[in-house]
Amino acid sequence: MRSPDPSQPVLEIVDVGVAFGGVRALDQVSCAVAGGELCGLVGPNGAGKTTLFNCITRLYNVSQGEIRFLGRDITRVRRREVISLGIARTFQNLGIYGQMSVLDNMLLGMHHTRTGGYFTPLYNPAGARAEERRAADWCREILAELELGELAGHKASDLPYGTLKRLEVARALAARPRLLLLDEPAAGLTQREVMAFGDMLQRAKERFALTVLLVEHNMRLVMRLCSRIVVLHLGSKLAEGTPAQIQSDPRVIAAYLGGSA
Ligand SMILES: Nc1ncnc2c1ncn2[C@@H]1O[C@H](COP(=O)(O)OP(=O)(O)OP(=O)(O)O)[C@@H](O)[C@H]1O
Repeated sequence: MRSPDPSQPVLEIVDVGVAFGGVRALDQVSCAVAGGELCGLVGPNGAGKTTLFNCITRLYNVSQGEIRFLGRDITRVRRREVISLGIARTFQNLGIYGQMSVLDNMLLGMHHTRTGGYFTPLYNPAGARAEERRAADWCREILAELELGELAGHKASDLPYGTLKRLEVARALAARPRLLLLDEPAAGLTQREVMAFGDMLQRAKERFALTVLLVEHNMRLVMRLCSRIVVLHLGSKLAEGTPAQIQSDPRVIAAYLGGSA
C-alpha cells in the first residue's frame, strides 16, 4: 500500500456553505487535509461537523463552494460513487447489523468493490467463489490488524459496545478507502477503551495508508492523536492549528464555555 503524500491535499473544502431553510449549518468553510494526516474536526454541539461529513459523502448538497478529493471536484458526484472513489465513513449511531456475524458485517462494507454482477454466480460459479474468498481474506486481515480476528464468526449483537465501535472502523476499511471520516468514534467508551481505540486508530492509519478526519468530543483523544485541528462554531470555521495552539486559543475557549469569542 502506497503511503499518502503529505505534500498533497487529499481533501479540500473550499468556501462551503449549506443552508436548511433559514438555518445556515455551514457558512464559507474552507480547510484542507494533507495526505497521511490525522486531522481533528471539533466544535460545540450544532457547530456543523456532521453536516460537513454529510456534504463530503454527498448525503447533503452544498449550497455553495466546492469539495475536492485528491484534486478532483466531487461536489456533485453521485452518492454511491463516493465510496468507490476512496472515501469511507462511520456514523454517530452504530450502523452494525446485530443479527449478522462480524465477518458478514465486514463483507457488507465491501460489496460495491465486487467486480462480478448479480448473475456472476450462475455463469461463473468458480470465479464468484474465488472472489468471495478473496473478499473474506481481506476482511479477516483487517480484523486481525484491529485485534478483532478472534471474533470473525461471532454474532455482532453478542459483542460489547466498545468492540462494535472498533468493528465499525474495520468495516469502513473493508472498502479500501484513502480517506476515512470518523464521526464521534469514542462516544460512549470508557476512558480505557478510548485510549485503546486511539492506539488502534494510529496503527490502522499507518498499516492501511490512511488520511483521517476525526470528529470527536473527547478532547483528550483529539489532542493526543491529531497533528492539526479545525474548529467549527455555529457553522463557521473559528480556528485551525496544532493541538497546543487550539488549546490556548481564547476564541475556542470562549466557544466551548458558551461565552462570546
Ligand atoms: N437535515 C437537516 N435539516 C435541518 N437542519 C439541520 C439538518 N442537519 C443539520 N441541521 C442543523 O445544522 C446545524 C449543524 O448540525 P450538525 O449536526 O452538523 O452539528 P454537529 O457539529 O455535528 O453537532 P453534534 O456535535 O451535536 O453532533 C444544527 O443547527 C442542526 O440543527
